[in-house]
Amino acid sequence: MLKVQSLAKTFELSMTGQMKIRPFRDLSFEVGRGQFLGIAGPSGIGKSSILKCVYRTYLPTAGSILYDSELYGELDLAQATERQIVHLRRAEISYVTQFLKVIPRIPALDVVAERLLLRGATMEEARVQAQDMLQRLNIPQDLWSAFPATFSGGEQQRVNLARALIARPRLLILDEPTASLDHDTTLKVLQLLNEMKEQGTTMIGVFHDWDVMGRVADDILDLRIWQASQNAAETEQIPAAR
Ligand SMILES: Nc1ncnc2c1ncn2[C@@H]1O[C@H](COP(=O)(O)OP(=O)(O)OP(=O)(O)O)[C@@H](O)[C@H]1O
Repeated sequence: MLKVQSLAKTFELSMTGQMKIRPFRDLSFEVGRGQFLGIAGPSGIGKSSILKCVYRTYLPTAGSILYDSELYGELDLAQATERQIVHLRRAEISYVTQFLKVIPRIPALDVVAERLLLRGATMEEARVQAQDMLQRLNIPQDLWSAFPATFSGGEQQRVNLARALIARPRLLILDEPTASLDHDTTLKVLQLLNEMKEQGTTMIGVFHDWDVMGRVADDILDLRIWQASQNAAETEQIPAAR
């Protein structure tokens, strides 16, 4: 479903002249349909940047991201046009972070329902499903008609999740989706994610808590181990000094 080959990202910091940051290069991994790949590693190693390359918020510097899409068949997300990316995001790829970005003064219910409206649902159908999703994520009914900009961090995060999950995406990218949630709500989120996996959603994500990640991930890409093997391979290639 998702096959990443020799992926690299370099950031050039123009403010500091020639300085470059290369969080990763020659990174390869695969995720099967309905599988969850967790990405782990210390802060700054490149976890979020990998997710952003897959979602195409960042354009990779090298490598390919082969995705088996419903809209276009197999497609390299690293090479896809902006137009294709917009269509894929609308129809089948969702991305959740802990930060909610919404247009001000739109009630929570409509923020969540919007995704279904974009896919052709009627307002009534979309609102019924949005109510169901908000309920499942423990958002009290009093808040459904309030504006998410005023919500607590955890409430905003749940609206974010509701918005992504309601769309039943084919590919779901999660960056610390439970960072501000309490234990009970985290368990509800994990239950929803596991249900979606059973229905065929493929997922790739970062969780700050290994225990939480272990409850949903089928496989874990540990970037610390990957980096160590890269360094070892590079050392082997350096010819011995004579
Ligand atoms: N837009 C950007 N411009 C310049 N450098 C960036 C950019 N995005 C990320 N970086 C750098 O790339 C490296 C990897 O960042 P990234 O956010 O992917 O790490 P992370 O493993 O997700 O970290 P954390 O666990 O702290 O969120 C960092 O050194 C970061 O400063």
